[in-house]
Amino acid sequence: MAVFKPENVEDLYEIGEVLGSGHFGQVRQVRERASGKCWAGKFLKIRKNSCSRLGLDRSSVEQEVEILQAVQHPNIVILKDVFESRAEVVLILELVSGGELFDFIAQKDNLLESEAIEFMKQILQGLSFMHSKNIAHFDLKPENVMLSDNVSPHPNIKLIDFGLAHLFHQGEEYRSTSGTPQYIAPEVINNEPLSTAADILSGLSPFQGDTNEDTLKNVIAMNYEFHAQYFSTTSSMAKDFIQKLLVKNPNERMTAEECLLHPWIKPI
Ligand SMILES: Cc1ccc2c(c1)c1c3c(c(C)cc1n2CCCN)C(=O)NC3=O
Repeated sequence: MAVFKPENVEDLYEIGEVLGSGHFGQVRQVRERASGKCWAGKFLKIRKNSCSRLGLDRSSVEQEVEILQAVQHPNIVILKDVFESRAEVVLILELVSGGELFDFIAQKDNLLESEAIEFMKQILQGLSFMHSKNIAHFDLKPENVMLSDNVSPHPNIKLIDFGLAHLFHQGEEYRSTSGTPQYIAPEVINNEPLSTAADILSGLSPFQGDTNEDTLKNVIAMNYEFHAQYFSTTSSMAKDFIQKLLVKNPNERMTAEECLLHPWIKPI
C-alpha cells in the first residue's frame, strides 16, 4: 500500500480559491508557504470502509498517483506531492493557469488550421507518451485539455485529471463504462475490452444528440457528418485526419503515434 505524507497539508500550503469540483471532491489553488509558489491541490474524499458510498476507494487514488508519477512529460500535468489525513488525500499538482483550451479557442474570432495543428500535435505528444507506457487517460475531453499560461502567444498544452486513467498490465482485459457520454468511445458504451485506442476517439464530439441516450446511439452508429456550416473552409487533409480517428473498430483506428505521422500533422 502506498504511503503518503502524514503532515497536515495546511502546515505547508495556504489553501486558496476553488478551481473546480466533481464527484471526487475539489480542486483548489494552494500557495506553498516556503516558496510562495502556487500549485493546484486536488482534495479527494476517501471511503472510510467498503460499505461507505461516499468518497473514493483508496486503491483508485493510489492508481492515479502511480500513473501521474509514471508520466512526466511537458504536455502532462506534474504531480509534486501527496498528503493524507484521516479521510482525505491531497494531490499537489502543477497549476496550469492558462485555463481550458476550449475557452481559449472560443474567445478567438477564428482558429487558423496551423494553430489547430499545433494544439493537436501537443495533445498527441502527451497521449503518445502515456500510451507508450500502456497508460490510457479514459476521460479525455475539452475540460481536461488545459493551457500552461494565458500570456505566451504559443501556450503549452497540459493534459489533466487522471482520475479515470488505467495502467494496463501484460495480457490484462479491462472494461469500464465510466466517462462522459459525448466523448466516450463505442467500445466503452458496449462494455467491450478497452485499450489506449479509446483515448483517440474520445476527444472529439460530432456525436452530440438532444439527450445522452441519443448521443450514445450516435457514437455507436458512428453517426456524424462534416456540416458545411463548420467545415466549408476545413482542408481535405484535416477531414481525412478526423475520419481516420472516428473509426468504430479500435484496432483499425489510428494510434497516437500514427496520428503524429499523418500528413495533416507532419506535412511531407
Ligand atoms: C486555473 C485553473 C482553473 C480550473 C482548474 C484548474 C486550473 C485545474 C488544475 C488541475 C485540475 C485537475 C483541475 C483544474 N481545474 C478545474 C477545471 C478543469 N477543467 C490540475 O491538475 N492542475 C490545475 O491547474
